[in-house]
Amino acid sequence: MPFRRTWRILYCHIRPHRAAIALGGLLTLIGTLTGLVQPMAAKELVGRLGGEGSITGLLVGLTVLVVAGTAISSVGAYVLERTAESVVLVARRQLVGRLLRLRMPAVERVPPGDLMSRVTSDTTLLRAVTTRSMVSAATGALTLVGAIVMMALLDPVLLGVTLGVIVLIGSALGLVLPRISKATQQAQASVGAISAALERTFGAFRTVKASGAEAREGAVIEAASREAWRHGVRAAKWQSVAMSSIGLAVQVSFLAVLGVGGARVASGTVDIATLVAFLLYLFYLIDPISHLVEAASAYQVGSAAIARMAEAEQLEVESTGGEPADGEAATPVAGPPASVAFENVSFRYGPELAPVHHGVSFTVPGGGLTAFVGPSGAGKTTVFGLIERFYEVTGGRVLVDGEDVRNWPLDRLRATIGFVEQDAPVLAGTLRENLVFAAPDATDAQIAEVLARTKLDGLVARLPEGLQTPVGHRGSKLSGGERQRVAIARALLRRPRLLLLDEATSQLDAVNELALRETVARAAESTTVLVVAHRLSTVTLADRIVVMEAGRVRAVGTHAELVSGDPLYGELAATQFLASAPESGAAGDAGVPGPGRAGSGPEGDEPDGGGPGASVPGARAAGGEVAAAGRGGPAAG
Ligand SMILES: Nc1ncnc2c1ncn2[C@@H]1O[C@H](COP(=O)(O)OP(=O)(O)OP(=O)(O)O)[C@@H](O)[C@H]1O
Repeated sequence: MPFRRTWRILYCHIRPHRAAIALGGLLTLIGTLTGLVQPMAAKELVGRLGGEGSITGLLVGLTVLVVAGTAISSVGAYVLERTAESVVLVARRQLVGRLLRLRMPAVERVPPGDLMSRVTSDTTLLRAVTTRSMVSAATGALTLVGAIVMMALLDPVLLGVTLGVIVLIGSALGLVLPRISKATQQAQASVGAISAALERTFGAFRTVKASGAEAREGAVIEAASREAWRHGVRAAKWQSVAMSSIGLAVQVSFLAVLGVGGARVASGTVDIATLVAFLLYLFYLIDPISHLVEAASAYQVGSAAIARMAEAEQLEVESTGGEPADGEAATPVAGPPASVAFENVSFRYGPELAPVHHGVSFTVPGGGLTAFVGPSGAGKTTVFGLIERFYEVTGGRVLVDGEDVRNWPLDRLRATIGFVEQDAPVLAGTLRENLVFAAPDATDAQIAEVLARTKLDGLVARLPEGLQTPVGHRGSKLSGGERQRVAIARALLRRPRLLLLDEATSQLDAVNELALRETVARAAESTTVLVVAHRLSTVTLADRIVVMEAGRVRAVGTHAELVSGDPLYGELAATQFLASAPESGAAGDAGVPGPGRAGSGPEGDEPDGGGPGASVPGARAAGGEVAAAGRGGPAAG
């Protein structure tokens, strides 16, 4: 990253803490300046040693100087370290604030573990560069100038010798410093890779174990760890070269000054006390020069971290749409069921990817249950992603309550919707925490009511700690059916005007299936429910079914209408829907027609009345076929 840009970002981090840094810097400077006087006091002491006068006063003075200098330096160091921690805190806060607003495509591009390491590990590297190294650079430069002035006063010739050696060795440093930055950036990237690999492993720990993949996952993490080690060692190597060059510069200068100075003492040009004081200053130089080099190398490390943080900050965030968000999520407001419409929507997940929706159109009036069905990959879940505005359409419009979702304030749009995703819809924490996740202000009475509606009251009564029982990471202590109902209960507590339910594809036992069916039916009485349906018991409940195939709507109608009127639907009903009765078809792709049939059915159907949905023939004759598929005829909830 260019030097000026790094500086600008650095300055932004430092600006709020200017006063504290100035105070810490001042104390450090005073502490350092007391050190600067010490060689002069030592010279005086050496000069008086052979003489008559008492040296007690001078000794006491020197002691006070040393103690006070040390105390002031420590307070200065504390102030700076404290400020550095604050810089890290603010940087983390800013970065997290931004990451939480990332758009879905950005999160899908960068592994979550890598994002995590930018928040945890990279921000930590800011600590050194923002305060200590800046102050070190400033005090180092000042004391260096001070020491050089003192040395010039003592003997300009010896100073010339010293500077000659230091400049020679110092210029070699210029070659070393950029290598520190490069190695650090690579090491941090490897740390990001370790986090990403860990996240992948522990995120699917059961699968890793069941697949016997521990050793292979371990090898991936080991490879990333070794990379981090390799680059870390390389950075350490260049850092040690940088630091030892200071020692070398001072040692060589010492020998040169001793030689030249010895000759000058012998010739009587300078006295021995002056040479001693000069040599003390020479050693005194080690500190400011080390500080300067440390600061330069910390800057290289910090700039590597800043580059990685800046990368994360450049990922696209969601535009709030409508009016600006105030940072607090909008509180859900109960209201009438919302309507939804897709108008000729086309969509692709990325510019390089194939389109997923090709002109999808349908209308869902407020209230009732609408099921989306179709072969795997038809684009059903994508419909939900577009309604929630996780992704932006590439063409056409998505309307909620007749208003383009892009014109809705994003937080209000999402406060209107309850969303139950297909996989792992339960987070860690207690059951209660999970239930009130989307509605933190929910009362106990509301929770009890929703538990009854989702038939979870029995489960809560059975659990040892009731609502306070921890559910495990991603709800691992609950059954699949319970997990899904907890997720529905959570969504319902939000009192949504629109409920999006992406049904689990897994088979449920009869109890859970019945509970789910009743929950969905009851929800549809008070809100608009859209469900990506995989089970017969759900589609038979639906007021309307949207059949999707290869990114298009091919038919809309009721189960009874479609089962005989749409061949694809007929096949899905017979072979693909999950049903609990033994004679029903098992889940699978068998018999599901391929995308070659795309476009063969009516598109842009109006679901109720006049639209092409009405053209689906063979309406009520379907009941028998449904019964043959294992369930009763269409039920009305
Ligand atoms: N985040 C994503 N990035 C890129 N492509 C995606 C993403 N999500 C889905 N897709 C692709 O978009 C297509 C439609 O996916 P979608 O999840 O909407 O299908 P679906 O009909 O819900 O399928 P299923 O019934 O199997 O859940 C698929 O081909 C899928 O591979």
